[in-house]
Amino acid sequence: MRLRDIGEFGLIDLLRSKLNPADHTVVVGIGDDAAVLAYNAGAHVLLTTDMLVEGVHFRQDIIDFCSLGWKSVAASLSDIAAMGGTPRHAVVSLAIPPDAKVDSLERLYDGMAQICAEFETHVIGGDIVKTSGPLVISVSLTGEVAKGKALLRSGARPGDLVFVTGHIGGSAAGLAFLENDQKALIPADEQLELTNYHQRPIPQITAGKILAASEGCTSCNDISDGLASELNEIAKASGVGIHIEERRLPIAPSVRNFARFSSHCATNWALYGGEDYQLVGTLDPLRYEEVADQCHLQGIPLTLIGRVTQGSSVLMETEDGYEVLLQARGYNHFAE
Ligand SMILES: Nc1ncnc2c1ncn2[C@@H]1O[C@H](COP(=O)(O)OP(=O)(O)O)[C@@H](O)[C@H]1O
Ligand SMILES: Cc1ncc(C[n+]2csc(CCOP(=O)(O)OP(=O)(O)O)c2C)c(N)n1
Ligand SMILES: [Mg+2]
Ligand SMILES: [Mg+2]
Ligand SMILES: [Mg+2]
Repeated sequence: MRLRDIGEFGLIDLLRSKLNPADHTVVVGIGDDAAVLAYNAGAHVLLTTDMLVEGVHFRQDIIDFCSLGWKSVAASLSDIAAMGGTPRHAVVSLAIPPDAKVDSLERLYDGMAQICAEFETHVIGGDIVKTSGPLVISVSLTGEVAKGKALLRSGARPGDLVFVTGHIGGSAAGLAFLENDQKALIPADEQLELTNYHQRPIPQITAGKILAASEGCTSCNDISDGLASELNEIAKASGVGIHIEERRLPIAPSVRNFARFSSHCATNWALYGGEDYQLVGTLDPLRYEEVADQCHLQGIPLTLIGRVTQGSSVLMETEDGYEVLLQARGYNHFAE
């Protein structure tokens, strides 16, 4: 089947058939000018959008379409997680080059349906255009959070502890592995782990909800551009400094192993790589134990990497005892 055989509306019907049925809050779903949603009166609605562009965010030789669908939605889910919210509904816009395969777009939507099922989220609309440029995927997502409970970047106070969920540096390691070293002599299970870190990131929705309910989380951000960049965003928004320790960074053994094998620096992947979609934030020290226990009960690692200071600098104590300034360097679309 070719795109020009089914046309824009045929494509919408086909892709729609891949989606899970809408839930009861969708009064009007796909098929009108806008979706109509009946949300709870006591909650705040979150709204976020992120775009993925071929050649910038993905290459077809590095990620399959099903994983790309997963990752496109994961990036937006991660922003809802960073706000402490529950994800609800997505709209997906595609700019499609004429030579794209219908089958590939079906796989893309299979991946979207998989992650939406996992996180009880529903695609309820979107837009499709033809383009002479690269494939573009845009995912906008709503979420809900109890009034006044959204986690912001701006509440960190000197004395708070700095935490990270899960492991970091894995996506950049996975990208390096998939780009250059697919025949690397590392164990098969570690090859799969690196591939998954890059292709199938897991948004930290559960951790975000625990943090939002805790009373003690004073700031939060998700790691899309790299830890150094996200820490600087928190420091700037909160008017504080941050001090972290390199030896505490939660870098997975598979990532350290591959860094050794490929002569890369695992710390650089963690600081500047990005796309880990873990949460970084700050906690009142009195609440840390309770939050860590709740996360661990859900199988979510929570690691303390440093503390909030006065001033405005983000500093890191290196493994060999030096103190270095962490600039807001990381993934930046227009930086050289
Ligand atoms: N084109 C735009 N118009 C308006 N706001 C934007 C635009 N692009 C990004 N933003 C906003 O700027 C902020 C930072 O964007 P971004 O760095 O992409 O956040 P994130 O890393 O969480 O996705 C967000 O609040 C985002 O909504
Ligand atoms: C082919 C390829 N090159 C490079 C990357 C790495 N990369 C691309 S965009 C990006 C940062 C995240 O994307 P962005 O659009 O900045 O997301 P946001 O911060 O808005 O959530 C990274 C690390 C990749 N995934 N694929
Ligand atoms: Mg964004
Ligand atoms: Mg974000
Ligand atoms: Mg970014």
